[in-house]
Amino acid sequence: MSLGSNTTLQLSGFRPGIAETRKLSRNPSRIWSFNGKKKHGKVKSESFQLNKDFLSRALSVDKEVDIEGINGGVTKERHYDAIVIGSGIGGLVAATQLAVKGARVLVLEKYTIPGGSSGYYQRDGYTFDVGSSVMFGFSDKGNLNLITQALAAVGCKMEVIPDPTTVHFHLPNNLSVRVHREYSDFISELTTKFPHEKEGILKFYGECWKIFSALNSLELKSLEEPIYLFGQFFQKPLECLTLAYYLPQNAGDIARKYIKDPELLSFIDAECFIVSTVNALQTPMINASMVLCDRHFGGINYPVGGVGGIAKSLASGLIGQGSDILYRANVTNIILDDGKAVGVRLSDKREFFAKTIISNATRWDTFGKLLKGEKLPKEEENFQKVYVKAPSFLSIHMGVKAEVLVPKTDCHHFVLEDDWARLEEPYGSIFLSIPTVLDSSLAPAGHHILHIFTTSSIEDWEGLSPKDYEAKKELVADEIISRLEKKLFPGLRSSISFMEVGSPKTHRRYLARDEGTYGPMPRNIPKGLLGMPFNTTGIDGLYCVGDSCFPGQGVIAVAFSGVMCAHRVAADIGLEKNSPVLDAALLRLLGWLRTLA
Ligand SMILES: NC(=O)c1ccc[n+]([C@@H]2O[C@H](COP(=O)([O-])OP(=O)(O)OC[C@H]3O[C@@H](n4cnc5c(N)ncnc54)[C@H](O)[C@@H]3O)[C@@H](O)[C@H]2O)c1
Ligand SMILES: CC(C)=CCC/C(C)=C/C=C/C(C)=C/C=C/C(C)=C/C=C/C=C(C)/C=C/C=C(C)/C=C/C=C(\C)CCC=C(C)C
Repeated sequence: MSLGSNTTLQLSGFRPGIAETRKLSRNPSRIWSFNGKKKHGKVKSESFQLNKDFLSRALSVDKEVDIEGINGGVTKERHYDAIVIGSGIGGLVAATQLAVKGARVLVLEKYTIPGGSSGYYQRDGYTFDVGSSVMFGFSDKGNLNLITQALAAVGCKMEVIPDPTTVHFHLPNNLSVRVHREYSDFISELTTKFPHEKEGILKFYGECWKIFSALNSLELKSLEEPIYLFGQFFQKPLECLTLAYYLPQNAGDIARKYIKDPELLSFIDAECFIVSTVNALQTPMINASMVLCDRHFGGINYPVGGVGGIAKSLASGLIGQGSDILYRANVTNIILDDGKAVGVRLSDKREFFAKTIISNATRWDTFGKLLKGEKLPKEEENFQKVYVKAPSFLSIHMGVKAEVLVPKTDCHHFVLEDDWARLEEPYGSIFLSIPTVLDSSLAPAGHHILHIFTTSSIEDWEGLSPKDYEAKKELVADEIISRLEKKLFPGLRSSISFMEVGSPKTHRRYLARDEGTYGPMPRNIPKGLLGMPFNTTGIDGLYCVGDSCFPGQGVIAVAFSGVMCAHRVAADIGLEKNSPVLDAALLRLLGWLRTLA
């Protein structure tokens, strides 16, 4: 069995190849709502239920679109302002932000539902998050709540449940640290464990807050758009200079300025590893500050009904704005005309054309697969010199009897039992989310969901016969269950009522990510975020969005990449102010800065 195989979603009315226009259901939803959206010039005020029917609605395209062409397999030219390849959170945020600026967008998604790694699937009464389940940027405070803002832009708001503990660390030498929602509670717990380092702890996390406050004071848009960037420098010079100063720095170096205790430094490595899959010395300080502070500022909030609701809401909001999303649309080629990206071809040979093409596939997939045969642009060569594909994951989605958890069990755990040196090794550490601690509706009564994952590389899983592959999944899962039984949940094995194991091959297959990679990670010690490419590419008309763009992995990070991408594209197609002269100068400067990384 594997994650995502034979999906149990009942796609009522989902019949690719058959065009149908359905009436929107008028039942207001408890969780998702959508109000007063402009659809092709006419303002409609409507609330509709976002249920399984929305998938069929996604295919029931507007009259103005050539339905035959979209659903009937007829190849015809048509023009959108932008085509977005992939409906991960990065792609959906770029698409919706563009749509609300007045652009006509077409999202093409290979799978049957939106969300990519932030999607969901259902089995035996359980609703599982495919991947991400720790939601940063999902509060109602400040400027950095990008998930909340992305939803609000298309008239959606989700009910969320505050998580009192971001993560409970279970570390070598029985070091147990809970990251409480309240910053003072977290600091007091950490300083109780390391009293001799109280001053260093306050200084390190204090420096993170300085960066977070600078970030939180800015209006976030494309750092590749000079009118905005210079405007921010003019309005908030200190904050922008603070960010420019930290842009090339890493968290581990700053931690070492204040902290000497090797165990505490290892703890900070673990803090960084869970969000960057590398240690603190390789984690950009801006990214570390973002997550180490947002968890206390806005707090971690879990969406009622599961993470999949975010993508579903964005996809629906997109349609409400008069744009389109097409599922089971596997893009195999980006079409170039005289070196400019002008369209895409699908595996079923349909072609779509637009003024701009935005790829939410990873940069490795975009340049290695969708542009096969083209010479790799210099910028991409540089990117691949500085970054490699992070390993993938072995993931276990499990349903268990509720009694196996002690009362007040935290939602997220990170387990590294005996040896700090194993932190970054495959299968070395275990991530565990129990979203039913926050939202019991995700599992049948009397049960919990355990989503367990650990890093694993695709090489480990290649060349096996189907029988050996299944046996290996069972063996690795069995070992992880034994470790969790020993460390956290005695009796876990006998409490299991449902289990599915996904390997890196599963991630590659269902998320369409090269080698199932979790995202880019620096090959060596990076210069902070300096080497990370933004959204423009060496190919005219082609943009990238998602976790292989600045600022990297993470749902909130890809949401920011979507906001930046939409702004840059909108400027390029005349929906936002632009200055071609300043553009050329800034893009050259940024390109040069990246070569310093
Ligand atoms: N276990 C986890 O928690 C986990 C695992 C992986 C990634 N993540 C996180 O997920 C986020 C990634 O978000 P993202 O927006 O970059 O992308 P994504 O990988 O979530 O989504 C990309 C989408 O593009 C689609 N796609 C790719 N190639 C396509 C093609 N050729 N044609 C049509 N569709 C195609 C995929 O099916 C997928 O739906 C990051 O936050 C990352 O850190 C989390
Ligand atoms: C341009 C130049 C040169 C200069 C200029 C200066 C300036 C102005 C600058 C600015 C900058 C900015 C704005 C920046 C921004 C940034 C950001 C927003 C960032 C963000 C980030 C984020 C992140 C990284 C996130 C992440 C997260 C993650 C990854 C998560 C994950 C999670 C998980 C995995 C889970 C865990 C679990 C358990 C434990 C169970």
